Amino acid sequence: MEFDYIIAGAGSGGCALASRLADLCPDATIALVEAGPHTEHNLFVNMPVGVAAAVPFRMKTNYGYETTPQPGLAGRRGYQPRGRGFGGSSAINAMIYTRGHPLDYDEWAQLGCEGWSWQDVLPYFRRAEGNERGANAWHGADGPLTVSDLRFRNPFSHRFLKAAIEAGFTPNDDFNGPVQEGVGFYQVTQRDGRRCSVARAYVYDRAQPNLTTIADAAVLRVTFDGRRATGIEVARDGRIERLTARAEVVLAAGAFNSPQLLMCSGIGPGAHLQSLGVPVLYDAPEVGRNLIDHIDFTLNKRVWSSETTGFSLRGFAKMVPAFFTFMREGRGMLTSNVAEAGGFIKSRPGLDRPDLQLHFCTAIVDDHNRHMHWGHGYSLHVCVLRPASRGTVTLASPDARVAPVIDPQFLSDPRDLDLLVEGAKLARRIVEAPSLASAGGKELYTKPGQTDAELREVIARRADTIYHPVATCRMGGDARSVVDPQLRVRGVEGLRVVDASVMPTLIGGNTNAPTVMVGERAAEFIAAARRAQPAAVLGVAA
Ligand SMILES: Cc1cc2nc3c(=O)[nH]c(=O)nc-3n(C[C@H](O)[C@H](O)[C@H](O)COP(=O)(O)OP(=O)(O)OC[C@H]3O[C@@H](n4cnc5c(N)ncnc54)[C@H](O)[C@@H]3O)c2cc1C
Repeated sequence: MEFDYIIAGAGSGGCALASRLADLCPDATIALVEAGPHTEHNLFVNMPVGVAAAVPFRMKTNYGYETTPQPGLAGRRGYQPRGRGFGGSSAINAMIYTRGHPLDYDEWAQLGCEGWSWQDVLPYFRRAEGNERGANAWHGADGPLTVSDLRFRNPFSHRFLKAAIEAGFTPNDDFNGPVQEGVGFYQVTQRDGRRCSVARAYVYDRAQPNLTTIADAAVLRVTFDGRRATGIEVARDGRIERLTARAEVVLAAGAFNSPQLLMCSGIGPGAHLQSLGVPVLYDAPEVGRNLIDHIDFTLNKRVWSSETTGFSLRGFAKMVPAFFTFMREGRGMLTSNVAEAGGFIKSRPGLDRPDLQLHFCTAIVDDHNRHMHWGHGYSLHVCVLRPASRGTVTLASPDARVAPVIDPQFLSDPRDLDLLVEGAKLARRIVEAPSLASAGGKELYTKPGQTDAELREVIARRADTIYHPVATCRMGGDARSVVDPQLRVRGVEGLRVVDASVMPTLIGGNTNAPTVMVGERAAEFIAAARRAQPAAVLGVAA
């Protein structure tokens, strides 16, 4: 099969890119190739509260990766859920719509990513966004990615918000407006009370004749003629097939699998590739390096009230009518994303932007919900927004179907643990403020009055990712960066990377909207390159 463009991976970056490219180049054919299944009719994807079931287990729609044992986490292996299937991680994520802080993008520009300052990227956030609150200088209302207020707000999320204000934090009704700092309810990527994954936003609800979707096809490697990418090799239905790309191949397989695919294709640290018998096409030492992820600590508290989501007879009794309300009207408690509220806070005054993020979950989320509890409760997460620790992704095997080796080196830089300790203390201030304290209950793994040393110990035993790995195919203006500011892979031709892996640093917020923004921008880069090509090269009749 032959196409003009082949995009490997139908996650947040891949879906946004594929659909926009199909708009911008109506004369081009595009294939969007995905290892996992279609997710259009998957109830656990579409029903927001399904996130609680989609995240904890490895399954058809979740890779459920594990990290190497982490010395900073008392030797534990971290858990890394990643979406598999159309929508990628946006099909299993918590739907929170945030973009990070404007200064994060100005920093990208300072790092050599020309054209990626806040003023450069804001129009693409707005173009992608279909905010139900309407458009203004910060927001778009006509984009495919529907952003809405939650249709259901748990009474405990209201308690959290009141408690946070009692603890001295400022309320904020729009984390993506002029001021990021403060506490409030998150806006979510939902349409009519259902998840608006990036696949729903850009692919399922916008049929485009020049875009072909191919599900259940694992890309094994990029094929080359010399140093020019010519297509991909995929495994599907038990066979290995070749797909040809007349113009370009784009990897959009996410922060773990894009560097993996580059390495399986011979682009990566030379000695590492040789050690696995992969012929080296281009020695690119930073492929798979610079892994950055949000390290997170959770304060879990069990309460007697059954208002939160939990396992109990009263809880189950509420679920049955709630299910019918959801199916009929797209309303009610099953439209909750569980992490309904939170905020961006500073560990000390005088910082130029918040350095900690809070997620308040209306359930006991213990170990990514892998450890389930009978009864009800809530969880207050706090994460370090710009960790200093850096990790790696390397190959376990030259076969891209085998999970890569993920080593985030969490808390290897002591500054991250220091900051998480401060974050845990601020979270405690909120939990002990009257509006939450009056609900009573018992903390599961923490207790009031813990010393810093005790907090360090409990953090090492319990902290883990809050799911935002980036930077493993770092974009930059320098020769060592993996992709240039137009997302072209250095050292070869006809190959780009378009997903969270290209972010040069981790932005201070959740990463879905920024990845969609990357996809929007990439479509313009590729369309501009197409316009600049003579018709003969494109195979188009003059
Ligand atoms: C549990 C969880 C909760 C999250 N919560 C939020 C949130 O509330 N808000 C937010 O903004 N962000 C959230 N995120 C993060 C956000 O969803 C991701 O940053 C974003 O989706 C990453 O997009 P991506 O395109 O880089 O990768 P992905 O969306 O992960 O897409 C990669 C795609 O490539 C496919 N692929 C991989 N390898 C191959 C191969 N060899 N062949 C073919 N296809 C392949 C995968 O199957 C996948 O579909 C969350 C993430 C997770 C996992």
